[in-house]
Amino acid sequence: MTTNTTPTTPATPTTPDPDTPSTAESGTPSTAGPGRGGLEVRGGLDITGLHKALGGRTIIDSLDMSVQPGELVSLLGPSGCGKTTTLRMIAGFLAPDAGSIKVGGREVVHLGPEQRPSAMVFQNYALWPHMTVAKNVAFPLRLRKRPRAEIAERVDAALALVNLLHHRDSRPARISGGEQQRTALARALVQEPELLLLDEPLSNLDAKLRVKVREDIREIQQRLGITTLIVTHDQEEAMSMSDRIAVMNAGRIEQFSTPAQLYSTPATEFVATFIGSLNRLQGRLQDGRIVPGTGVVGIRPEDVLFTPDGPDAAKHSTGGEGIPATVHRVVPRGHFAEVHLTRDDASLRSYVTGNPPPVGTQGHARITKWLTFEDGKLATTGDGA
Ligand SMILES: Nc1ncnc2c1ncn2[C@@H]1O[C@H](COP(=O)(O)OP(=O)(O)OP(=O)(O)O)[C@@H](O)[C@H]1O
Repeated sequence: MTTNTTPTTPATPTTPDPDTPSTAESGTPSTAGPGRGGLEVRGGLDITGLHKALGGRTIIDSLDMSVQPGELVSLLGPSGCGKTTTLRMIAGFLAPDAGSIKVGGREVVHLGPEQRPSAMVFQNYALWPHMTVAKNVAFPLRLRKRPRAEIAERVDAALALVNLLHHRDSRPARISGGEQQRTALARALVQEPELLLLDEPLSNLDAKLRVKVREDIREIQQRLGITTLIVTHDQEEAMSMSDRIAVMNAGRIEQFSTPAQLYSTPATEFVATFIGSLNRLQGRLQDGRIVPGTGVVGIRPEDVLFTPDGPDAAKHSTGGEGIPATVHRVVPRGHFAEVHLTRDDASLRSYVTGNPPPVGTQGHARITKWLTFEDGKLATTGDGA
């Protein structure tokens, strides 16, 4: 664990420069000497009773959360739910009104960002345009007045980690968005933090690069065993990278579980609709049909099996009679198609692999698995087996 040697230098550079970023990385000066081969698993993060009001409104409401050492957790939720506010409080850029934040068992809530054993990667990377990649990465160590030889060694180790040694002398404007992202990551990792904080780290990258960079981040995070918290509003990103996901809604955590649990057993209707796709039907399920009722039935599109009527029906039959429905629309989605089925004014989406039935096909939809909700909370799960 890192012992804090509090820097006297400010976290933000004092040189006046209109082009310089307004934010600065935070982090704790490491007591580790030069030549340290990498990071070992450090302490976890424990948040209790975190509360914050802004502009007279409660933004974060009694938030409790624990991240285990070496775990990667995503804070996932819609725009404005309080993800960034939470992350900024953990990093030390914003003071909570109440609550405790412990990193590696040590209370940090009264410490400034530069005194905390955490490092943050900002959404816009906040790189210095007039500095080379290596100088950007060296910056937090120079602020802490680490010896020159140690800085050189640690910068090269961090750049090697993110595969950027060949760009050490390039300026940010000359490298790609993905490489800028990796520079920002190296600048955080060079501080050898106990806790790595990333704010929407992939949002400035195009779709293809996102997939590559998220795999890179996950690989590095697992190799180093570094406790990591990522803020994102992208459920696919959170599902693919995280050990666990904290789904936030209006300043509270609705559910904190593994990606698989969130998908199969969402605690609330909000989580069920936010994670993955869901057919949401008012009423209740009776003998494979939706009948009027007070609750809500939620069905994943892959759990709706459509069988066209006609002479081939027996061949395609999925068993049971199901709900009569007509193919209204077919949306190709690569290796499967999203088939929109209608019956009267109700609609259901079904995922079909192989050749989808053409628009206008009449048949029956059978529901193989479902969730029911009462007052927004999960009431039952069921399957037609
Ligand atoms: N300084 C402030 N004064 C008043 N309200 C604020 C302030 N900063 C943030 N808020 C409000 O707090 C709420 C949460 O903001 P926050 O940035 O944490 O959301 P978020 O979940 O990160 O959203 P996004 O995904 O859009 O970044 C928003 O409604 C925002 O308008």
